[in-house]
Amino acid sequence: MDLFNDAFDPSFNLLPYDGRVSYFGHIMSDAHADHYFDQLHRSTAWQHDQAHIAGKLITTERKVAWHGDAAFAYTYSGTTKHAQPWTDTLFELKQKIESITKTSFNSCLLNLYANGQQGMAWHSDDEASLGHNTCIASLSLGAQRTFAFKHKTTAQTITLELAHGSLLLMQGETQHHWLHRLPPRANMHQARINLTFRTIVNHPFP
Ligand SMILES: O=C(O)CCC(=O)C(=O)O
Ligand SMILES: [Fe+2]
Repeated sequence: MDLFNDAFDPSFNLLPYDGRVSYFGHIMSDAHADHYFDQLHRSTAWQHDQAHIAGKLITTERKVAWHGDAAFAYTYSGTTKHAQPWTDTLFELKQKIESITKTSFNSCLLNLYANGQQGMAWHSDDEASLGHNTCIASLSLGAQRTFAFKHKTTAQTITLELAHGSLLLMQGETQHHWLHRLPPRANMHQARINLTFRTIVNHPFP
């Protein structure tokens, strides 16, 4: 029996149409989530992200790291990143999430939001390197934050809270029809770490 997983039904689709999003709730105890947060906070080689927005190269406040099976080159927002190898902690989390979602992943983008002023603007993870109808598993650690989806044509919006140690799965046509974002949160002084496990297709091996 899984003691942490009984409050949410992952077979429930949070999106009313054009995609599939499942919230698994907590997939680990708070003590384990604290341990993973501290470990990743301390030992990740965090760097500010860069993106080309409206023709300008900007540096984001949030910090990122990218790990994967091989030194993938991954391009988004006009900048190219090279994946670092899996660490023991990330590999352990990858295996746990693969067994829960019954899906395999070959890379992980880590985001560190130092406080509630930092977030992520509306976007879809629809780069060609992720292929068609990609599946993305998103693990949240640290501060609880709101997450939102907005349909690209109807503008319908769906929001939910992402708890410490919880898992969200986005699959099917989600990235083609819906945007998502992490809005800023007032009076939030704690940090949050998010891990998105992804599958890069047709990657050139070095
Ligand atoms: O921080 C999050 O929950 C979402 C991050 C995200 O959307 C992304 O990395 O593409
Ligand atoms: Fe995203």
